[in-house]
Amino acid sequence: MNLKQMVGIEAAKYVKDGMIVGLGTGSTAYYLVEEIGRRIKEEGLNITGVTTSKATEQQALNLGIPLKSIDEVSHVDLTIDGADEISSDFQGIKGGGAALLFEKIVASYSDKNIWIVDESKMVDDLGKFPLPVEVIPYGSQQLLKLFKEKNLSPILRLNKENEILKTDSGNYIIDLHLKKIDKEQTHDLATWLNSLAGVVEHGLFLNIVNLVIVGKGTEPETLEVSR
Ligand SMILES: O=C(CO)[C@H](O)[C@H](O)COP(=O)(O)O
Repeated sequence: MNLKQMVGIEAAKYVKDGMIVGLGTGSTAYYLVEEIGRRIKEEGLNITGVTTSKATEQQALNLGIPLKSIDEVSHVDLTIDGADEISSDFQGIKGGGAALLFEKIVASYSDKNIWIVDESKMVDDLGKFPLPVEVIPYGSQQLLKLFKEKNLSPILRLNKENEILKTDSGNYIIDLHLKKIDKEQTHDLATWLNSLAGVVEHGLFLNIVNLVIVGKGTEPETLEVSR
């Protein structure tokens, strides 16, 4: 079993009958969704899923997981998702899979958030992983220019066909290659990005996670985050 599978299966244990569960996106969340599908089929688990991307929606539908959209549910009990980086103070970068917008919306309306990662994602400071910023196409060249002027090393994300990548909402992603985000500056950076016209969302997920399940060795490690 690989580390992503290990944490996906471990996290699925937190899913209980009757819950409304946010289903994350990416290669780690994939295993969580598979395990929930297995439990529905083999154990009669009864849940409603809220997906965070078209890819996860398709996977969940194939597995027969009952789904509702975020606008059809009264609340979300628990969301389980992957992450690209988690700092020593449990802030995160997400959006490597371009699903940050829906992921942040679902996470924001969740009573509890669990992140599942292999140990390579645990870092001291954020920023080695490029910070994704989702922007609407209109004005995106101006944002690229602004980010360049601010020395934030922006790169417009392309897909495998070398075309501009479009998110599930038809937006673009600009990745900021920052190398390191000082802990004291993380909140200011998030506030500044939120203030820019044309920025829809950014990949800084601050003060969101409640539990981190880390895959290492033969056993997952569970880290409770006190907020
Ligand atoms: O934020 C995400 C998608 O937008 C993913 O959760 C993140 O990129 C981690 O993905 P993976 O588990 O494949 O490493």
